[in-house]
Amino acid sequence: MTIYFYKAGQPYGCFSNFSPHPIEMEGVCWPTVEHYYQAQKFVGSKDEEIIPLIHAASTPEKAAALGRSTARALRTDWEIVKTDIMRVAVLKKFLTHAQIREVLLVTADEILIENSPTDYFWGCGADHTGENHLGKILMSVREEIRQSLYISVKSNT
Ligand SMILES: Nc1c(N[C@@H]2O[C@H](COP(=O)(O)O)[C@@H](O)[C@H]2O)[nH]c(=O)[nH]c1=O
Repeated sequence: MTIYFYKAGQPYGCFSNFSPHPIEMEGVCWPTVEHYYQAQKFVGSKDEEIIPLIHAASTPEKAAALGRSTARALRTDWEIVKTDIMRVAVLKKFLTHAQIREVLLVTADEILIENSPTDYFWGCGADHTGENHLGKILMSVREEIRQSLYISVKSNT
């Protein structure tokens, strides 16, 4: 059974980057993965001063709106680095929060799809032809955590 998720308040909402699960990255605590991801767009760009505003945004929606502002200059390597940045942040989220780690592990080998009606990169888009990179990251993070648990159980036996 394929598992679809999208909004944080809907089923499997903990898979959304908008879910209220803080992550600490290089000593800084970010309220959601979305806050962190949106801020990374501006690291090293001439519009870097927006980063504290994104960090302080009261909701992930506000953080995303700031990060999506077309008036600002994104870092030049953004398209190259964005998938790796997202994976590191999503992995951190599931390593930090045991309860949602369980939710992820219990999905076993089910396919996970971000059911975004608009996003054909991170999600599947309205017609389900999108690349679903967020779902792919979640499945790869699930596998990485599973492997590391297997290794730690084995080394204790
Ligand atoms: N979950 C979710 C969204 N999806 C998220 O939006 C992010 C992509 O942002 P960008 O690269 O700026 O287009 C990424 O984290 C993706 O998972 N978008 C929303 O407006 N609302 C939402 O509830």
